[in-house]
Amino acid sequence: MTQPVTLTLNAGSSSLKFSLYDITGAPVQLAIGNVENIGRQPRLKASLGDGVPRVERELSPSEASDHPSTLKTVLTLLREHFPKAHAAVVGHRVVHGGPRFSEPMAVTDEVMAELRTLSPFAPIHQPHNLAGIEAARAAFPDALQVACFDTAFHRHHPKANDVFALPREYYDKGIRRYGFHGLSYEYVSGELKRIAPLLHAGRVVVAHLGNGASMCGILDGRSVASTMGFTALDGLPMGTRCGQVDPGVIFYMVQQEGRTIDEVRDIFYNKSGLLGLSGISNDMRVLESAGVPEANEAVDYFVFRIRRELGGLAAALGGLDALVFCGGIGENSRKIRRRICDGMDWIGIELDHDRNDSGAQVISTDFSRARIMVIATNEEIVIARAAKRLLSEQAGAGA
Ligand SMILES: Nc1ncnc2c1ncn2[C@@H]1O[C@H](COP(=O)(O)OP(=O)(O)O)[C@@H](O)[C@H]1O
Ligand SMILES: CC(=O)OP(=O)(O)O
Ligand SMILES: [Mg+2]
Repeated sequence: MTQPVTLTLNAGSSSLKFSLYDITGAPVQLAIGNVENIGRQPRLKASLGDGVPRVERELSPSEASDHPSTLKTVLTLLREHFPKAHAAVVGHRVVHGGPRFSEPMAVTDEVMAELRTLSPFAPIHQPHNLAGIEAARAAFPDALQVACFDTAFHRHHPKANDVFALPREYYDKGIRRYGFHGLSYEYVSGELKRIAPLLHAGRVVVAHLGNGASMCGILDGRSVASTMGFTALDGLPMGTRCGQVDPGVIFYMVQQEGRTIDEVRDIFYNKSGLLGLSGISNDMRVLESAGVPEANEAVDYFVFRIRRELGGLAAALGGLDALVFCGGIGENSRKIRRRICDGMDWIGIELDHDRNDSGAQVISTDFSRARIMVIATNEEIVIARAAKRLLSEQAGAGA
């Protein structure tokens, strides 16, 4: 007998996250894993079901030289451990959905063609997302492929946060403030609704601090404002991305330094942020323990921008009822959380240092006016639920 499953794929710039859910009923996670550092020093981490020891090992260059070979390796591993699984649907994280896609979509040739036109606006994500879809179509020709968009959660935010002050024609051409990390915000907001419905109904700032980093102001579960814009470059400094810069810098690099636009793009996406400022690493763990002024400066700037954006987002929401941390840094670095929160009592948050250090979910004091929380994000389950929903809808339509 076969077991109907959803496979989810979340292809990042240098990583491939995957999961497998049994979808006989509500999705139940069977496996979850990640290949980091594809093409350089690839490393696989995976949990492959109850009673199976967690896998954590280096992959050989041939096993993960690029995204297609990594996907092949992952599929072989999953087939070995779940021989009865039948992928009825594959759900994909797609970073850019442009102006049209505001909810998960079944992938057709026409949808793929439109998504390809958005690749220049998410150059370190979208091509990998789409390559994942192509590879999954080839591997599972009978499965439904579903694209879930990082931009969708923000698509109905207020017009004032959707525009740039450019000539009007650019808005019509799709030059808008899309916002990203929407699958993560959807998950965190949903969890908040489950754990603390009154807070969910209020004014919430979620700080998704990972290799990519952004913050979102959410009112009653709906995105009001976010720090990312037309691309996932804007807002906070990130592992290798610059975050907000004066666009005049681009003119300087092109006109004064004679750089090509491709070189400027490479600097902004791959050589800036924590890596660029420190000259050492894009990894917060390395910078926290480096103990040299350049690393400290990079971390100082990261914290400074988050505090500044927290003030801005609280203003956009008209106050603050909860601040929620998620993402690799937000979930794991108590030092960064402490540096963000200390001295922000004026905005209504007071961190409890013992709770922060102990890994508790609520890390504010009992006297803090706004609550501070840590919620481990889970983009995979958001994708799996959407994939299952679309599969059921298609089955219903076909019945
Ligand atoms: N214990 C930790 N302390 C500080 N930073 C951490 C810790 N664990 C993970 N990180 C940071 O989290 C980042 C990855 O976050 P993640 O959300 O997984 O990234 P991605 O954007 O690739 O999904 C790493 O670059 C690392 O800097
Ligand atoms: C949109 C984005 O920045 O994604 P990630 O954090 O996966 O790089
Ligand atoms: Mg991420």
